[in-house]
Amino acid sequence: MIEAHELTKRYGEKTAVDGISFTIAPGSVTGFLGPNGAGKSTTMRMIMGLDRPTSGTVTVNGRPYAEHRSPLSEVGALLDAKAVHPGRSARSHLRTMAATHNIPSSRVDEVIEMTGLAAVAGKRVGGFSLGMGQRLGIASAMLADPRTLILDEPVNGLDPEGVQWVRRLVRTLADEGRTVFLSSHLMSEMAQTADQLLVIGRGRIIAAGPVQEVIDSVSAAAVRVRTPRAGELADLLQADGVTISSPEPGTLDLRGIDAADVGELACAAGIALHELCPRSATLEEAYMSLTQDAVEYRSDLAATTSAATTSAATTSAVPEEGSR
Ligand SMILES: Nc1ncnc2c1ncn2[C@@H]1O[C@H](COP(=O)(O)OP(=O)(O)OP(=O)(O)O)[C@@H](O)[C@H]1O
Repeated sequence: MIEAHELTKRYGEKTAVDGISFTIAPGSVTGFLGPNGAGKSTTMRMIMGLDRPTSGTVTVNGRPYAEHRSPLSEVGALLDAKAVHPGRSARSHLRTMAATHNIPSSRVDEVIEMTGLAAVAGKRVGGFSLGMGQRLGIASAMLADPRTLILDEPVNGLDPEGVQWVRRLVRTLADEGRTVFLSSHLMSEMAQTADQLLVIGRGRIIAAGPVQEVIDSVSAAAVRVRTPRAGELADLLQADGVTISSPEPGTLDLRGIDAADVGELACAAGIALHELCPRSATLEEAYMSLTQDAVEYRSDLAATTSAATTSAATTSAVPEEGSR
């Protein structure tokens, strides 16, 4: 269990984390989301005692990290997969960690097996791919068999098999009753992996709760209909106060009515439907809508587009001039 109360971190003028309070419960996977610079890594570092809060508190299993007698068996973290001496092998890195924390060396072999590193455990970490480094980071986090796991971007650099493995691993760990707190920028991955979400922006909590509840809180469910008589159906539904958009000819997205009522209405009017499908918003759609005011580092698509348009216009002007 991780509990934060009015947790705040300032770096000079910059408030990275702004008085947030939350509880990350055991037995489930909680996804930590937020735009670049939202304060996720800072929060994770404070949980791990690597950064001191400016004010407020954060505890893991009831105590601040530094006050645990055996912190590694309370909480394991993957915060920076590159923080391993490049000249060491994976096995020697894990053995050193085990020796300094009274962990039997048999556990090193266990986590090497568990993370699929057996074939490369004797190789220098400096030569590891990003994905192998991530696996080693996860092996280190799990070495002391902790009750709580904090994983910052665990699937970063992993191949599809590795991504699936992390998904299964965190599910198993949560099902065993552990607390799993992980961040990722991959929304589709988070939607498949997390049970609960904590979404922050500019250091503040924007949304928290079960994944589907967070999605539903921002975007009402829609119904998609395909029919050759879309115009007539739209006229009928509009009269009923339904919100209608048409992503393409012959297709309507409806809000404010459920699929059964659309079917009944169409049937009564003799309008054939080729598709009638209830459609929940995706986590990505909900996330974009939730964080639109909290994005600090926005890509300027409009500027890129107008530059491209200008350059296309200039290019197309050349042959015209030459042809005169
Ligand atoms: N050591 C530091 N000194 C000064 N400012 C910092 C420091 N660490 C983080 N910040 C600032 O605090 C804010 C939060 O940063 P943080 O790294 O926690 O965000 P994040 O949500 O993890 O972002 P990302 O998704 O890009 O990793 C940012 O504006 C960052 O520039």
